[in-house]
Amino acid sequence: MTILIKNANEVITLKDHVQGPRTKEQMRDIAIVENGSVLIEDNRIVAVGAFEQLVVDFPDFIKNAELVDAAGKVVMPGLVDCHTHLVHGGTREQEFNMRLNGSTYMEIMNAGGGIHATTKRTRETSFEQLYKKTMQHLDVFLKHGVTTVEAKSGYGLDWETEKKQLEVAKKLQETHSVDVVSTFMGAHAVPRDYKGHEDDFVELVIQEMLPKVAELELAEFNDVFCEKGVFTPEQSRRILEAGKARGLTPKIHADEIEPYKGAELAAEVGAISAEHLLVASDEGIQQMAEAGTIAVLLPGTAFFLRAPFARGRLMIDEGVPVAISTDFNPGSSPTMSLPFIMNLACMHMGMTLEEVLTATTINAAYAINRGAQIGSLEADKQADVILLDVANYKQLQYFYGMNHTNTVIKNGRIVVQNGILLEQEH
Ligand SMILES: N=CN[C@@H](CCC(=O)O)C(=O)O
Ligand SMILES: [Zn+2]
Repeated sequence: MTILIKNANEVITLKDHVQGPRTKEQMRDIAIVENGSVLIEDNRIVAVGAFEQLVVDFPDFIKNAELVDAAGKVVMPGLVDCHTHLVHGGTREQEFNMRLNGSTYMEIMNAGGGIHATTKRTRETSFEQLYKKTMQHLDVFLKHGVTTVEAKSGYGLDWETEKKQLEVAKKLQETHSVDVVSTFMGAHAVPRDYKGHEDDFVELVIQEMLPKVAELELAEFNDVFCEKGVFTPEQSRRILEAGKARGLTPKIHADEIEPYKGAELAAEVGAISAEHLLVASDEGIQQMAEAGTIAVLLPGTAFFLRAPFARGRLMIDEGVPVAISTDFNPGSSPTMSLPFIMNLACMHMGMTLEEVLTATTINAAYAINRGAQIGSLEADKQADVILLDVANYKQLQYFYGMNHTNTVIKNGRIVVQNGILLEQEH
C-alpha cells in the first residue's frame, strides 16, 4: 500500500545529520519542511519533501497513492516512550491518597506497599488478564501518538512471574500495532522474604533468572533499581555485568531519590542509558557526557512524587544526550500521556520546544537501540508517522494538557484516524 501525506503545515523530520543520539545544539535542530509531504510505500518511508519534488522523483508511486490530507496539521515521527513498567497487575490509587496525606514513597514501599504491592497483584493476575489489561494500555498510548514503547519486567521478583510479564510483552509485540521492546528488571526490588540476606536475591537474579532470559530471548536490556535501601551500587554493578556477559545491554534506575553515584556507575559499566537522575551529581553528569550515556529523564515521576526535577537543562548544556519518557507505572507515574510529560520537561526542566521533540523521538529511539529504524522521518526508515491537530509545533506545548493526535500511521498502516482507534487485530 502507498500513502501520500500532503499539505502539512510543518513536517518535523528530525532528519539525522549525525549518527547516534543528539547532544547540545543538535537537539534543537528538528529539520522542518514547510508545506511538506511524506511518501510511504508498505512499511517504509520513501521520501520526505515538497510535493512538487516528489511528483518529479516518484511519479509511479504517487499515481497509486492513497492521499492523506494534512492541511492545517503538523506531521512528525511517531513518539517513542523509552521507559515504562507497562505490564503490571492492579492499580495503587490508595497509596496516592496516602502520599497526599503525608506518607512518603519509600515509607510506603518499606511497609510492604509500593513495588511489593504491585508484585503481589502481578503474581496473582493470570497471563490472559495481564495481556488484556496491557493491550488496553497500549491502545491509550497509540491514541496519544506513541508508536514504540519499552516495557520492563520487575513486578514478579520470582522467575515464574518475571517470565509471565516478559511473555505478555512479547505476545503484544506480535499482536498489537505498537512496537514493544523488552527490558528484564528482575532487580527492581528485594522481595520481602529476602530481607537481611539481599545478596542471595542478587545471586538468584544473576545465576538463575538472567541466563533464562537470555536463552529464551525474552529481553534486550537488563535494568536495576540502584537506590539506598534497594540495590547498592556494588550489587547493581554485578547484576549489570552479568547481563552484559549474556548479551543484555545495561540500563539503570539511578539517583532517583537519594544521590548514590548511579550516574557514575552507568558511565563506568557502559550502560546505554541512565534513568531518572533527579539527584545525579555534577561528576556523574560529567562522566555520562564523556561516556555518551543517554539520560532518560522522567519528569512525570518528579511531578507525581512532588520531588525535585532532574537538571535537564544542565545535562544538555554539559553534552549529555537527553531522552524523556513517561515512566508509566502504577506507583510513581500512572500516566500514558507522553505529550503531558513533554510539557513538564519544558516547564520544569528548562528544556526547549525543539529539545523535547528530539528527546521523545530520535534520542528515545537510540535509548532503546532503535535509532537506525525509527525516531525521524527519512527515506528507508519505518513508516511510523503521526498527524497532529495544531498549526505549528510550538502549539503542541502551548495548548497544554490536551491530546492533539489526529492520525497515527504505524508501519505504513493507518491505525488512528480523527483521534479514533481503528479496529485492531489482537
Ligand atoms: N523507581 C523504581 N521503579 C519505578 C516505580 C515503580 C513503582 O512504584 O511501582 C520507577 O521507575 O519510578
Ligand atoms: Zn522506572
